[in-house]
Amino acid sequence: ISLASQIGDYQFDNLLLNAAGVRCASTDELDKILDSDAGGCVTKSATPEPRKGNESPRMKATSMGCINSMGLPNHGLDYYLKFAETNQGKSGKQVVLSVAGLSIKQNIEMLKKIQESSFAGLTELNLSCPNIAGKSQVGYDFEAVRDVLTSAFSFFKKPLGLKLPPYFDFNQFDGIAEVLNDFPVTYINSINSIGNGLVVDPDTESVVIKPKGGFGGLGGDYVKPTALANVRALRLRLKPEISIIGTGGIKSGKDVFEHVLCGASLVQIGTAFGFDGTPIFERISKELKEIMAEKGYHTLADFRGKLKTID
Ligand SMILES: O=C(O)c1[nH]c(=O)[nH]c(=O)c1Cl
Repeated sequence: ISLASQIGDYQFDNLLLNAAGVRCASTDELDKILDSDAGGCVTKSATPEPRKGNESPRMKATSMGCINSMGLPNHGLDYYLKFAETNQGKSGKQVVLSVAGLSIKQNIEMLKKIQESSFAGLTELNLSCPNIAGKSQVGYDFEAVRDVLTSAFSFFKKPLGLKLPPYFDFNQFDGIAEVLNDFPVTYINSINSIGNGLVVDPDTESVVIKPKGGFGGLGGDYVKPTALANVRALRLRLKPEISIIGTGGIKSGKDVFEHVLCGASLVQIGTAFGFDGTPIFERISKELKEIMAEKGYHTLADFRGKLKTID
């Protein structure tokens, strides 16, 4: 039984990755992921310069997942670019370099630096951070997405993936797919956290995080049905050359199986990886192989995208 999967020219011996932002801001954390059963690692979304991020408390775990308003704390692009150049492809592991500029200009500036660098792996352009005060997720502005992709592909010749926010309406699925199908995007990653949720503590009668009056991105059990819907809807709409990474609500082999059934080629684990740490990659790999064995599947391609509907 194989958990191997391919995105563009990149072979992953295991389809499991961490989600950008979770236990991946330092090289020590990134090394731990590479030393685990994960097929590779994803760096914390980088901005051009180091950032402290939002004030704490800025993340809270709950019985159903978590809420966060980290505000893009990171060591800056150079730090992650150096790690990525050094570690990409080592012992068959892929390093995905995530970038999240605070403007189209910053995104282009970072992509130019990556294009000129010796990094030969996958770049993930994050168009979906919900936690910068005064800024909406770029992924909700289809013309802005078209603009940034038009500029990017005028010079960026390395493989590019996009981290998208969750969409909630068929017109939105159609709208974003229409834009994406016009560009040589290597993959899309759905979903980022469900933005601007609110967790209330009835005992203290208060919100639980400080930034933005307590509003923050939701992850974990809260988001799985939305994540599966986005993976499925975009698989049905995007040209086959664009692969899909499924992210959202994964904490077991069963959850991974469901994402692959909806069309995912790789999956990323955020909230649950935050709780469990790197042992989660071994546990989930084992659980998924057990499910595949029970069903008589040998590879992910045996069931990828084969979700049945009720006719
Ligand atoms: O607040 C964050 O750092 C953050 N938090 C998220 O839930 N998704 C993102 O893409 C980012 Cl960039």
